[in-house]
Amino acid sequence: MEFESVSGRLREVRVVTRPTADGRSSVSFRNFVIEIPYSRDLKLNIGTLLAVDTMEEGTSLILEVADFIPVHYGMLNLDGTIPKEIRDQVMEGVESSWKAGESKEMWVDVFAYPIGYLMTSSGFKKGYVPPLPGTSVRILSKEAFRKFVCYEGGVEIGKVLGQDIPLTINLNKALVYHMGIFAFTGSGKSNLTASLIRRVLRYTDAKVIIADISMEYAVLLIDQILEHNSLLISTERYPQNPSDARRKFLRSHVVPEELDDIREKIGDAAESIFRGQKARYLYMPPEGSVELTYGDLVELVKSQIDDKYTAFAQKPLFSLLLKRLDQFMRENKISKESVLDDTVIPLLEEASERAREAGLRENSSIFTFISSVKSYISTESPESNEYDVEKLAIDILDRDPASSRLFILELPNLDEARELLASLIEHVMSRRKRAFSNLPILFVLDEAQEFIPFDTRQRDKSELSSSAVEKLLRHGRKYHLHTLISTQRLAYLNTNVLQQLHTYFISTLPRPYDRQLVSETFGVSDALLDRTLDLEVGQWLLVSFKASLPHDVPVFFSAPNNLDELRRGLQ
Ligand SMILES: Nc1ncnc2c1ncn2[C@@H]1O[C@H](COP(=O)(O)OP(=O)(O)OP(=O)(O)O)[C@@H](O)[C@H]1O
Repeated sequence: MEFESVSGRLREVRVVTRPTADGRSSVSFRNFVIEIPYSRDLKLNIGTLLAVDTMEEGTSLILEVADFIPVHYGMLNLDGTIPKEIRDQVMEGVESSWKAGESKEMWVDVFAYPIGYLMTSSGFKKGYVPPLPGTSVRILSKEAFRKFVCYEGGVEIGKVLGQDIPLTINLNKALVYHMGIFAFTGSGKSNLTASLIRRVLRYTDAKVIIADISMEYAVLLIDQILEHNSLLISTERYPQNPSDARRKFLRSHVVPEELDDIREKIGDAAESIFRGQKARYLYMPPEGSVELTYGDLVELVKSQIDDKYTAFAQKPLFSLLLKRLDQFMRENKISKESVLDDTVIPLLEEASERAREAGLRENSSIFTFISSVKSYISTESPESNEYDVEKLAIDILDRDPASSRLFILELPNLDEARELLASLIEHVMSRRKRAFSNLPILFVLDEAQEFIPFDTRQRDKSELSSSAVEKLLRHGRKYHLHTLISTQRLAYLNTNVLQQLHTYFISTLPRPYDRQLVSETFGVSDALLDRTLDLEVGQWLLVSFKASLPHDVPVFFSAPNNLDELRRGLQ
C-alpha cells in the first residue's frame, strides 16, 4: 500500500513572501492548507509526506507537513464579543466531542509545502505542477516514505521522528559533498559529530582529522582511538610516564557527567593510548619563522622589476623569469601558498643562462638574486626529530593500510589552532596535487566560526585559516579532501562557504536570521525550519542537496547517543 487509508482535501494555497536574511532581495514560499478529518488514530507528524492531485492527469505533487492544528467548527467564530456563558457552553460541547473521538465538525488543518517532487505511475521525478484545490490529499504510507526518503542499503544514522523508520544515508556521497552541523549550544552537536565520525570510520575508508579546540573528542571517541590506528596530537607535552600522562589527560579533558561511572575506564583507555605510542607532541615553529612560498618568490621578482635601482638592462630578464614562473606554477598546479622547493631550480638556471647570453656581468644583481634564492632552497633545514605539521601531513596522506586513520588534533590555543590548520591544509593539498590518490580524507572543524569567521582579522590568524578552509571547501572535492563543519551561530560564519556544503544537520537555532539563511540556501520553507525550535536534544533536521539521500527531502530524525556507543565500545 502506497497510502494510509485516511485522506484529506486541499483547501487553500498561500504564497508567503519575505525579505531575505541579508535584506537585499525577497524570497517566496508556497504554503498549502489541507483539511484532514480528525480521529484519535490519525497519525500525523512534522515531516509526514502527502500527495495531492495536480493539473496534469496521473501526476501528484508531493508535500511535506510543516505543522498541524486541530480545528472545531463550533469554535470558528467564538471570540470575546460572545457572552461568557455562551462561550463556556459552546466550549464544553466542543470538549465532549473531542473526547467522543469523531465528528464531522472536527478536523485537522495541516500546513504543508511542496518539496519539488512529483509522483507519477512510473515513480517519483523532480518538478512542480500546480495542485487542484478541493481534490483529495493522501498520506504516504510508512513503506512508501521509507522507499522515497531513505537510501537503500545505506548507513543508519538514527530514526525518523515519529515513524520509527531507520534513517539510512549514502555516507560516501555525504562525505564527498561536505557536511555542516548547525545548532544552538547544548543541542548535541559534538554528540552527532562523534557518532557520524564513528560511522565514517566503520563504513568508509576515509581518514578523519579532527581540529578540536574544546578538547572534547579524545573522550567522545576514546574507544575509536583504541580500535583504529590513531594519533592523539597535542600542542602540549604529556609526561613520558603513561600513568602520569593518564592523570594529566583526565585533568585536562572534560568527561561528560553521564560517564562519571566509567571515569576510571576512560582513564585506563587514555593510559593505553600513551602506552601504545598513539600520542604525539606537535612542534609549532616560533612565530615569524615561516618558509618562503612560491607566492613570496613571485613578489620578490616583482619588486626587482619595480625597484628603481635595478639596471634597465636586467628588467626584461626579471620579467621573463616572472612569466616563466607563472607558466610553471600553472602547468604544475602550484598555488602561491606552496612552500618553495627544488623543483624551481631548473627555472632559475634557465634565467641565469639567459642573463649570461645577454652579456650581463657576473656581478649583476640578477645573478646575486638567483644564487641567493638557490642557496635558500638548497640549505637543508636541520633535520629535527620533532613531529611537525609536515610529518603530520605525510602521515595523513600515507596510503599504507597500517597507517593512522583517525587524527585528533587538540588545539586549545585559538591563534595557534588557526595557523596550524591553515598550514596543514596547505601541506596536504599541495602534496595531494603532486601525488594524487583517491583515498578520502575528512577534515572535521568543530566551532567552525573560529576558523572561518564572518569577520576575519590578520592579527588573530583567522584570515589565514579562513582562506585555507574556503579553498578546501571549494577545491577539496577534486582531490578527495572533504570537510564537516559544525557551528552554533551561522551569523558568525563566513557564509560564502554555505553553498559548498550539500548536507546540513540542523537542530534548534533560536535566531530567526540563522534559520532564514538555511531556508534560503536550500529552498526549505520557513515553516519547516521554525519547527526546529521544538526539537529536543539529539533530534535533528537533515537537509541534503543531491548528496546523502536519494531525493532532496528534509527529514526530521533522532540521532543515537554517542555516549551509549562509547560505553558499548569500551566494554
Ligand atoms: N542523540 C542524543 N541522545 C541523547 N542525549 C544526547 C544526544 N545528543 C546529545 N545528548 C546530550 O546532550 C548534551 C549536550 O550534547 P553536546 O555536548 O553534544 O552538545 P553541543 O551542541 O556540542 O554543546 P556545546 O555547543 O556546548 O559544545 C550531552 O550531555 C549529551 O549527552
